[in-house]
Amino acid sequence: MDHNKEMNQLNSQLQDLQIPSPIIDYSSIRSKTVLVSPTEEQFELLLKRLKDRIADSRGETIYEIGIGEDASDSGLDSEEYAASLATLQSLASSLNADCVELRQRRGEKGTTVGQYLIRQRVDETDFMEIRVAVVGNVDAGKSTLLGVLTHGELDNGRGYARQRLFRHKHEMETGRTSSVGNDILGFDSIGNVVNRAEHGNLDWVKICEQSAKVITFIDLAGHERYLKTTVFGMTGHVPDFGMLMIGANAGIVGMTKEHLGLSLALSVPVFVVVTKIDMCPPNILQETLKLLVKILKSQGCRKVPVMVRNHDEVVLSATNFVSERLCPIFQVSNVTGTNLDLLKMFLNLLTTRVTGLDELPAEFQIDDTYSVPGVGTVVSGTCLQGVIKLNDILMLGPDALGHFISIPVKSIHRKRMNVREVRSGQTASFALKKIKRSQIRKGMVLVSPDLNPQASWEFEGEILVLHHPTTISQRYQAMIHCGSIRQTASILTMNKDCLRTGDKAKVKFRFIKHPEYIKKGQRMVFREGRTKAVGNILKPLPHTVNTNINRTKPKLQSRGGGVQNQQNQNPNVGATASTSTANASNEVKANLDSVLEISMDKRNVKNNNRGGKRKRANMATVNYPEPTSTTTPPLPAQQ
Ligand SMILES: Nc1nc2c(ncn2[C@@H]2O[C@H](COP(=O)(O)OP(=O)(O)OP(=O)(O)O)[C@@H](O)[C@H]2O)c(=O)[nH]1
Repeated sequence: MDHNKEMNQLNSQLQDLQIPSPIIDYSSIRSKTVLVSPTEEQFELLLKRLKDRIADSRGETIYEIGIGEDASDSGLDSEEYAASLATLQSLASSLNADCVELRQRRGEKGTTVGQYLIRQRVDETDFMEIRVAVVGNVDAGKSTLLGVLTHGELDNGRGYARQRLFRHKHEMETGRTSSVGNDILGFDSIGNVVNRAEHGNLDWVKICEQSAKVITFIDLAGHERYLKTTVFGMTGHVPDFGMLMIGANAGIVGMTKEHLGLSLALSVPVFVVVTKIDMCPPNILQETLKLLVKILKSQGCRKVPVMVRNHDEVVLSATNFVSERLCPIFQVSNVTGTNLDLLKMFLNLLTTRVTGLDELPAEFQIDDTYSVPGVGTVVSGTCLQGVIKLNDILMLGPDALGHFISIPVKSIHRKRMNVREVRSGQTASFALKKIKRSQIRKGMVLVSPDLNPQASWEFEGEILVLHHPTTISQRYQAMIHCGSIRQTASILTMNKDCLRTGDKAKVKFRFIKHPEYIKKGQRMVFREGRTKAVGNILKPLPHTVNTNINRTKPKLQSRGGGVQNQQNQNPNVGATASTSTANASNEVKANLDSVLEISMDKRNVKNNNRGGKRKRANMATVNYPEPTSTTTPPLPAQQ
């Protein structure tokens, strides 16, 4: 056995024993020419590093040829470049990955450097998952763009493409999006779109089977009337990124700033898509772009806007988009198709922001419940941490008394596809046995018993008031959006007498209906009508009386139970939520400040009476519903 194999074996034995493996010395593979003709030892090291990089970003990485440690001395001549590319391809195929050129550019003295996407081929039941929340004002073209991207057919400018996406009858009638809708766009391991509509319909299972990466668009409502739904989508569906849509003609109007502010408050990196450039006079388009850049650069936003006009700029912006500061801007037409290829390429290169949480005990947030004929009760949501496998026993709760019950996971669907497990950052639906749908509500969680889950009636939070017409004082009540939790809470105490627009304060809240499973560091939005505050949970408050975990008899709150009087609640239930999640408070503050400035801008949105009550989609014929949303935990720090 050669030296390398021995080392590898030793390292894997150490890993089995959970002893950290020795630090690997990569100094021999740092030169820009290492790929030209690597020794066997160098090849093994290159392979190890590439494998780690792919694992770190959940299945893919971008590799640069012709750049060594000394960045000032970059570029290879044509022979060296060809040899390096051959080595890279051989490394990729050893890892069952594809190697696709993204761009090449000239280095010093006619030399070349290049960037390649190395993406692992996955089996049929696996795929990377990226969630993109689609926001923007009414008529910005959100549903149309999603129709065009996912069905591969251009729009006619009169609502043709969006027809496929509307799920509820009244949306068909009014042409407004009122519910949170999901649409998927699959890319294979070489970056081709796999969506193929048959008779206008998409087969999700087929898309997922053929995809190495699936982008899930969370299509959120544009109208102010549906702001509650939009906030729920942004907090509850745990989006990796936000796509802010702006109609070139209309410009930055209505809810555009509100939605941008929401993304900032929740630390969701945003890219902008300006639509309808086919019908916009050049001077109006320039005005829209100028104002957009000004807002993005403003003290409130502190973003770095980047116009994306060609493939090189796509690669540059996608590879740097991990930083929340960068804000790529695309100018597209859904009618002529201009620049849609750039947008698709960008979407193909987005990588998940949730990594490294698979090792933690499982935590799954429920964002919707369904009753599926022949299957029973189904819950959908997002796995925030850990891995959940078929037949795992999880704790479901909290019920009205703060109790959790143990329940087995009988089957798992990802994007309507039967799978055996779901990992952190992925959405899924679970079939649950021996429980009625009415016993489960949005905002509940399914967590590993190792977490010993506790519910809280009260918590301390830090908030920044973005807008309030007068003053907020004790006993003020408003809706808390925190992940998939959506419940009215009242202010018990605060460290100021009263709060006005722009004030920041530490506040003690109490939920009015039932205790919730919350964690330190979670982002939240506190709103009532036009009153808005954003902030984060500082401390779920412990209770003095024990929280019995009822492991046998489900006693969960009835869905039909109306709002109970606060005094009637048992306050002695609930306790400190478990471990905190990483969330830099400075970053929160910076974002709160930025939102303040944006959202204080006066909006001019007319409220109309169109639309109606949201109706539940008829699930009778579907296998499993696709998850809509989940609790918004603080998004993990950028990698
Ligand atoms: N000419 C032109 N028309 C477009 C383009 N994109 C969308 N439209 C049209 O603009 C109208 C509004 O588009 P929608 O997709 O419904 O807008 P939306 O943002 O989803 O609106 P809400 O669902 O109400 O939030 C439709 O009639 C589309 O056909 C475009 O790029 N060019």
